[in-house]
Amino acid sequence: MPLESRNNFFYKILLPLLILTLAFFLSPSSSRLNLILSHLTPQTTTVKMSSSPYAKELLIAQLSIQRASILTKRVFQESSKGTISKSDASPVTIGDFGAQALIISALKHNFPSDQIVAEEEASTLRNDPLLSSKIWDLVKSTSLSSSPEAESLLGGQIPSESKMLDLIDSGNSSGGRTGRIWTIDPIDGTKGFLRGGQYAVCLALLEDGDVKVGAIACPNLPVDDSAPLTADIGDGEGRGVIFSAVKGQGATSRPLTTGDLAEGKQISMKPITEMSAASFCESVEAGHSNQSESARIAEKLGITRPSVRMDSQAKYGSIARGAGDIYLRLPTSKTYQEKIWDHAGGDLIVREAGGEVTDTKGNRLDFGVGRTLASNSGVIAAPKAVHAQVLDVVQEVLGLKN
Ligand SMILES: Nc1ncnc2c1ncn2[C@@H]1O[C@H](COP(=O)(O)OS(=O)(=O)O)[C@@H](OP(=O)(O)O)[C@H]1O
Ligand SMILES: [Mg+2]
Ligand SMILES: [Mg+2]
Ligand SMILES: [Mg+2]
Repeated sequence: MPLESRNNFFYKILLPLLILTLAFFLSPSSSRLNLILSHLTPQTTTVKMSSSPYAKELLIAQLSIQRASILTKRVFQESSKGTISKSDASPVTIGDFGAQALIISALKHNFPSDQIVAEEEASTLRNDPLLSSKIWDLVKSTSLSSSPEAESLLGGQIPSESKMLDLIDSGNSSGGRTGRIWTIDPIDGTKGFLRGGQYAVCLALLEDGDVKVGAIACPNLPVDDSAPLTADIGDGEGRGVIFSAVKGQGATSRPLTTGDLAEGKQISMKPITEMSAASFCESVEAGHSNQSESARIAEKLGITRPSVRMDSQAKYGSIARGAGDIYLRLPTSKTYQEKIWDHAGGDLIVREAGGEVTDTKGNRLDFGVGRTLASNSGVIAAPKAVHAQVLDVVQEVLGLKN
């Protein structure tokens, strides 16, 4: 070997190898492991888990709603969404069933003894093999392709179509005030989803009736927290956000990505300095919230802008990040009971962002009485500093003052 090549071999290959080997054996065992992992499996450094309380629950919640949102976005691109009408005449699609199967699968893998209260159930699918197999195809082929580590954290693939149906049905807990209960709305605002408007994939963890973790993916909301509150629709560039919160740890937003989870940013509600400039949001469906009463309330408060009507818990996320200010949901009937999966995540996210959430009687939402908010009536969410003022006007307009 010529002298120049021999020198090259020594300085460029042998010497660095010697130094690395020495450093390896002199380092403490934990950093030695990190060194091995960082070289052999760079993906393992991509899923970060803090040591704060509920860190694992939060991570699994975020990853599972991310994966479920990828499925719903795929369904939205398809011409046939397999929409059927439920017994209450509300729509459900293959996206709702598929997203619920994926989320429950991840929860069962990580927290096998927790209970689950989820919106959908599989009885219709058991009588409709064609629809069931459509959902199975979708579920099988949806994964976080660029992050195998996340996929394995979520428990990987569901083994069979019949297991998928069983998973969908295992969201049938009756809820209650004891123990750990996850609540899932696989697509909140299904009507919004179908029309290309706002919808949300929602998950929350209750412990003894108290919301500890909330995570909401809104595939069609702008990523930009400071984008104005509008009811515009679409799922193009710059859209898709995950809101999340852990009790006592604040609320965050992050872009909804297809690979690794993006970094989160702390969010907070906007202080209202002038009520006349406040913006409020409510349901699109007039049957879900009394819109003529909310218009009278807004007028009495001096709010001059028309309400922004958007579907789903995107309303909670939007006010939590200060894009909007107030969310009003006023009962349209004495008999309808709000469902816990329509509110649990949003309730925590708004409160952790500096807001207050009560019903029209001024009581906190009680998630410990079963699958519904049976002891509540309507929802008023607003920044803490003005909540009492808003509640006062709501009660005046609804005739709830004695
Ligand atoms: N009568 C009545 N009153 C109040 N709420 C009702 C009612 N009927 C249904 N629902 C629930 O409303 C959920 C969607 O409502 P949103 O306000 O989020 O969106 S919408 O603008 O009304 O579509 C919707 O959630 P999804 O079914 O997950 O879409 C329902 O759980
Ligand atoms: Mg529904
Ligand atoms: Mg819902
Ligand atoms: Mg739903």
